[in-house]
Amino acid sequence: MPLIASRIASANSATSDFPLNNLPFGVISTAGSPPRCAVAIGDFALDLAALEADGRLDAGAPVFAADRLNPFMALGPAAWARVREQLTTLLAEGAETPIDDALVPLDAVTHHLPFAVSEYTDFYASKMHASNVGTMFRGPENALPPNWLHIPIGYNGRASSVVVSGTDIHRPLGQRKPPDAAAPTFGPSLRMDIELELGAVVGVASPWGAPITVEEADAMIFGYVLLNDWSSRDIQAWEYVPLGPFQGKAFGTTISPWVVTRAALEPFRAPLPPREVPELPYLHQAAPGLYDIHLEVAMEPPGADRETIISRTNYREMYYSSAQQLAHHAVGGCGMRVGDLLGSGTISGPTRGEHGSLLEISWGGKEPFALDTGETRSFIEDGDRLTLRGHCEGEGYRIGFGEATGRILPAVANRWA
Ligand SMILES: O=C(O)/C=C/C(=O)CC(=O)CC(=O)O
Ligand SMILES: [Ca+2]
Ligand SMILES: [Mg+2]
Repeated sequence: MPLIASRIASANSATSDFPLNNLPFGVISTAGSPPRCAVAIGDFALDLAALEADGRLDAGAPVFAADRLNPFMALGPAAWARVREQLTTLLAEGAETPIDDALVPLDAVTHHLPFAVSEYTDFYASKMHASNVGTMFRGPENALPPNWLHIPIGYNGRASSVVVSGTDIHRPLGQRKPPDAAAPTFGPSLRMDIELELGAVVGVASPWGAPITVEEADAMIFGYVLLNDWSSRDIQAWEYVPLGPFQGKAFGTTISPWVVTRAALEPFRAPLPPREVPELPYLHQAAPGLYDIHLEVAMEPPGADRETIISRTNYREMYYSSAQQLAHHAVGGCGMRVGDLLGSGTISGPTRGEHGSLLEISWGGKEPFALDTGETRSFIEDGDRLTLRGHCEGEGYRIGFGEATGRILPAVANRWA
């Protein structure tokens, strides 16, 4: 599909994240006015509440003056399609309905969490990442757990600590115990890490007690965001047996401000890799379950005038799709809600420059990597900024995700020191 030309000139640039083909939804505010729903177009945010107020946009019910996308998502796929169609018409090249009053330059907006996160679940679906972490945590003979090729492994995370891009995060306090220490100690995490992930946003609820098929699950997904599942590797390594990550991943998860819709991603669907063992029927997905999304991670130390790209990979690297994960999530009767967020799991490609965590890039801290400033890193130091970016490459346009960025601040005071 080619670029759809827009009346907004900046949206027609081949390097804009937000051409008319994209139309990602978010929540913005400007000086003196409250948060409301918007779409990104070129270098602007288009204020949907302003358009809705006088009937230039109609979702079927008034939803866009809200400070979150949940009411709009809850209207369901027919309303999503109808709004996408209306916006495509309003923003097309040559369209004449006045919209200038609703356009705000992106550099003048404050981003808010785009939706109220009902619950947050995180998966473990890159074979390369799982093998690398397994090797480091449990030894090469246990690289991949015996269930990994059969179950999309996940754990229940914390919705309360999901924050929007640009929010700085304090290094967590917690327990850690190096293998050779006699007893655990308490203090700021010493092995702070990122996880490069894609977050699927559920826009249609499924009732408690009712399993769903993979096809039904796919249709329930409203869109996707970039997701950084900040991780404290020393806290995680000590706490995770036998119930999995807890405090090591509960202090902050950053998502990008714009939800890129499933509709915008449709031309970029990519096949799942061949199954390595027979798959149970409830997990089978006939349609291409992944997307061809180029991803990168940038690191910028404090006081530096430039960032270093420390990893480049692609969402095609995954073994399980979000639809398979969602179907697995619900199969025992777990109800899913509008605003549920599903982390894909860390996305790692085969080589060191394609890994989605510092744990892998520095191989457990044993092989520090260099930044363009001349400094080296194994894990994150205070003041470092980490930024995730992603886009699909179309013919003369891209479907961009914007970025998910955050800085790690020093830990809060340790009142037990
Ligand atoms: O193998 C383990 O013990 C834990 C691995 C993780 O870091 C969990 C996680 O967040 C999975 C992921 O993002 O892929
Ligand atoms: Ca994770
Ligand atoms: Mg987290």
